[in-house]
Amino acid sequence: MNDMRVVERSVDSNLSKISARNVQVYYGEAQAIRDVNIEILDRAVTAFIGPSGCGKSTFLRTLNRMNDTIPICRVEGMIELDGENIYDKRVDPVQLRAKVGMVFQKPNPFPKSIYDNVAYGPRIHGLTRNKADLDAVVESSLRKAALWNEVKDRLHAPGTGLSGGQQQRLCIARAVATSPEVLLMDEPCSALDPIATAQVEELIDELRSNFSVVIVTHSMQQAARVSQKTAFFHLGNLVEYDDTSQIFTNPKDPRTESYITGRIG
Ligand SMILES: Nc1ncnc2c1ncn2[C@@H]1O[C@H](COP(=O)(O)OP(=O)(O)OP(=O)(O)O)[C@@H](O)[C@H]1O
Repeated sequence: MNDMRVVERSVDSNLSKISARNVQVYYGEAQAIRDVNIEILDRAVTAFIGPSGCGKSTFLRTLNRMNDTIPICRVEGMIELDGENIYDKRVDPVQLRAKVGMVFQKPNPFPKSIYDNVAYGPRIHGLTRNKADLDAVVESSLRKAALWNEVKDRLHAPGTGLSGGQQQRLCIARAVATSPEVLLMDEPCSALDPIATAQVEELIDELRSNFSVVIVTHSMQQAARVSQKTAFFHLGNLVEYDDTSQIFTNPKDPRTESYITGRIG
């Protein structure tokens, strides 16, 4: 396939982490997601790809109820995390988002110190007992985000003073500090230069040993590099979902093939 580099990596587990069934999403009268069914695996990276406006971000936001924050948005169907319906009235969306963390397109550190950015989640969720505990969580989260060595001597400097790539890794550290089980990433590298992108991609590959990672990307090269599973969306439909190597070398649906060969998009 052209110059597409498909990195063969095995899927470590076939355990489903998130199960979505017959999911429809509407913005007012307009339907943005049509009858999506998908099993998202634990300890694997799943990429959502597809042309602009096909519903990738909309569907991603259903997985931690970020769409609750959009008043005209309505979700139907069933989404389960480890068998539990995340739209059940008894589920607190704030607790849910500690379990299903999110990293956005543009790095968005809080206007606080590096330390306080990472400590924020554990503090509001009461996850640590004392300062030593919190220090340990901040350090381990920054290490998981491959940022510790660069910031360990300036933990009390503002997070907004870091470079773009460092800020994005700080946001990843902030997301992993609450020990989430799933990490949702909406085009996490689109504001980064190639070096910072490579660092974040390497990090995503490491994160999958502990988390289920779902990444929305416009870059098919990125999907091929970092994911084991790929879902192709088109006009609100999940057209094809398979092993990444299969999607990029031998897609079953002609719409998938047209997209990956550059004919649509
Ligand atoms: N807050 C919103 N209010 C109304 N319509 C929206 C909203 N967000 C998205 N949409 C619509 O839903 C559809 C899917 O958009 P979405 O952003 O999910 O697509 P996408 O595949 O992530 O696109 P892109 O790759 O351009 O980010 C589009 O028609 C879009 O206009």
